[in-house]
Amino acid sequence: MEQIAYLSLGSNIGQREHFLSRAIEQLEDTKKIQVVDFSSIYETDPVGYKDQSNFLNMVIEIRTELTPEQLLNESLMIEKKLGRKREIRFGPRTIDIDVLLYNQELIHTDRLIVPHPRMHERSFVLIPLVEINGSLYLPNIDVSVKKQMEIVGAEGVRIWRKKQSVNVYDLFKN
Ligand SMILES: Nc1ncnc2c1ncn2[C@@H]1O[C@H](COP(=O)(O)OP(=O)(O)OP(=O)(O)O)[C@@H](O)[C@H]1O
Ligand SMILES: Nc1nc2c(c(=O)[nH]1)N=C(CO)CN2
Repeated sequence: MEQIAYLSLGSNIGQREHFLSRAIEQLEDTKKIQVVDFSSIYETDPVGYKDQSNFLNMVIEIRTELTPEQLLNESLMIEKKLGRKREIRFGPRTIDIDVLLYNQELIHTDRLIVPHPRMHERSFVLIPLVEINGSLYLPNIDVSVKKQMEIVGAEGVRIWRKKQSVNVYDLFKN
């Protein structure tokens, strides 16, 4: 059966847009994943570990027949393919793919927590997520993403490339 999930993408090393578009391509090439919607791209100040370059962040909506754990595995594999090295926690990365939401499920295993446990504190996640679907609900904290975005605010998040077409790859054209 098809499920709906939301993924956050982030990059702050090298050709940041290239890594976002490659990650989307790789996700679309994965059997049982279809990208069905996406946000604009935002440039965002680093959160957590501050001594690093600005990020580009965006959120995508997918339909998938993968289980949450399989989706995490695919995401980790794509991160690896795109040269992600795990060095500093919250530190620089070519590409980071986080599972934000999987339907309205609450998941808590050794390897996977969904909704993502820090997403509700992060403007760089909430703003693009609201752009796709403001009526989404965060079942872990009992609030809509729109309400939560209003609480957290928009500091450090600036539009970089505005979504202007239904083709995700148009975002990456000059
Ligand atoms: N919802 C989730 N999405 C992605 N990874 C998760 C999630 N919940 C738990 N994890 C685990 O977190 C591990 C480390 O993830 P990662 O290195 O991307 O963290 P990070 O990007 O530095 O920090 P953050 O998770 O705050 O973005 C992953 O290997 C995965 O097992
Ligand atoms: N602006 C921004 N800051 C971050 C990001 C990110 O994607 N964007 N990811 C992190 C991962 O732990 C830590 N800090």
